[in-house]
Amino acid sequence: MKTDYLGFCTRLRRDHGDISHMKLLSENVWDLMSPDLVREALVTHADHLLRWERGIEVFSEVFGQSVLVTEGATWQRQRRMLMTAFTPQRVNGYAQLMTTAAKEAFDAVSPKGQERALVNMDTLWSGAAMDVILRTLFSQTAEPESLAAAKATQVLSTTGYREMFHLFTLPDWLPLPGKAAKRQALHTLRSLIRGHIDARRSSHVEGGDHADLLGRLLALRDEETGEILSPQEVFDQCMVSFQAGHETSATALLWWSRLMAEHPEAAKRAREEVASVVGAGTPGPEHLPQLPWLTATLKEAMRLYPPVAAIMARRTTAPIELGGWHTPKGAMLRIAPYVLHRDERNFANAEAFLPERFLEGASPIPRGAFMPFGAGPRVCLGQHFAMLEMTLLSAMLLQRFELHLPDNAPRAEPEMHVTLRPKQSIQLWLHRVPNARAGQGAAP
Ligand code: HEM
Repeated sequence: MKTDYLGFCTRLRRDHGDISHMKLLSENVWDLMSPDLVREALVTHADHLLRWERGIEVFSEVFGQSVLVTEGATWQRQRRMLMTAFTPQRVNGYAQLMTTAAKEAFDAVSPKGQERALVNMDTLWSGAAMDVILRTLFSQTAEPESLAAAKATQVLSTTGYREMFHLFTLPDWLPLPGKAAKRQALHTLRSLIRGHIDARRSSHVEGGDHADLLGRLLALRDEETGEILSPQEVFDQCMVSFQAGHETSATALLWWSRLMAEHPEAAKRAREEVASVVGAGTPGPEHLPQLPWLTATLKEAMRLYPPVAAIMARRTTAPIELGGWHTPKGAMLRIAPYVLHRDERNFANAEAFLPERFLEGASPIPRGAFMPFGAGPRVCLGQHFAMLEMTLLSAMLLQRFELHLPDNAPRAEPEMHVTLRPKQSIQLWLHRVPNARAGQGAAP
């Protein structure tokens, strides 16, 4: 099951239908495979669910007591406070930081005068997404440690996924395979985040003086109680924004770029759309509503390869009815967006890359069938951030480059980590778009 979890879930739906029950040791597990059942659980019965505690144990090692991990009154307070930093309006204010990061990343792809370069897209996107999150969190550019931080993120994604299948986490000090790498990865990320917060606190311009996310976090006041976030909470929320905020977007953009290289017609249409709306200038939030095809290609990439593909698991705190089935208190519910996204009943020709299904006027998508950002009260806090970032970065890449698969490129096979990554790294030829002013640094 662990080695091919997605295959396991897909077979489960095929052989046992939309809801299935199994006993795993002492666990009472229910797998929910239809949009209605998933919404019934995550939306209707949200008050009777907690996040699955094993997932939380694994996540809390990295994310501390942040909004991703907490429950009950603490979660409500953190979510209420943080939402004000992630409204569409607030997020739009980060657009320029995002495009500056992207411009630097893309300018470094191929030396001036060189018409094409073979690029490791994993490195390009994780570097760019990390730079975006460092600028939006701390107003800092990618730094010497950023390569180490990108590696640390991937180590934690791999070990985190592995540990979820264990009954408990063995202490990290044990001399076991992978433990030293995990210790080092945690140390790298914590030092990076701690360094930025300490620097801000000692700069005597805490809080609202900075337009970045850390400035917002330090300035947040609970409207109901007037409380601020504690220093530990600020640290934990920075860790979660940093980790959840760059690995997921980088993974989505990685799959998107591979699909664009496989589907040159779709890429051409997206490039033409960007050219007609943005010209050679820098895209901004005001352009997003005018880029429906580009947006559709991004959504279609997240449909086929949702970064959070499975193991969205919950524990019931009371007996609940799901699709007429009685699930007892203490049951474990499992949801796999990957399976919903590839179900022919939800998406005709589900295995094919067809961005037009997300255009206005296309046949309606069943409610809840497309859920890359989750659903219910614990829906992704960063979804506006992610959509803005991905649209701006993808538009800027298309302004500058055509994407081509190398001859004999291996098939892109998904592999579960905490996010859904390709088994083998994705290399693409990036060819400079002829006369692309944006690509030659002339854009603002
Ligand atoms: C393509 C990019 C992204 C995807 C696909 C994604 C996906 C998700 C999903 C599926 C969940 C819900 C998990 C569950 O219900 O168990 C989630 C939660 C969350 N995401 Fe994202 N995310 C993305 C980007 C971001 C960004 C950019 C940030 C912040 C800067 C962020 C911050 C969070 C936080 C804080 C939560 C926890 C919310 C809560 O429990 O109240 N995410 N994300």
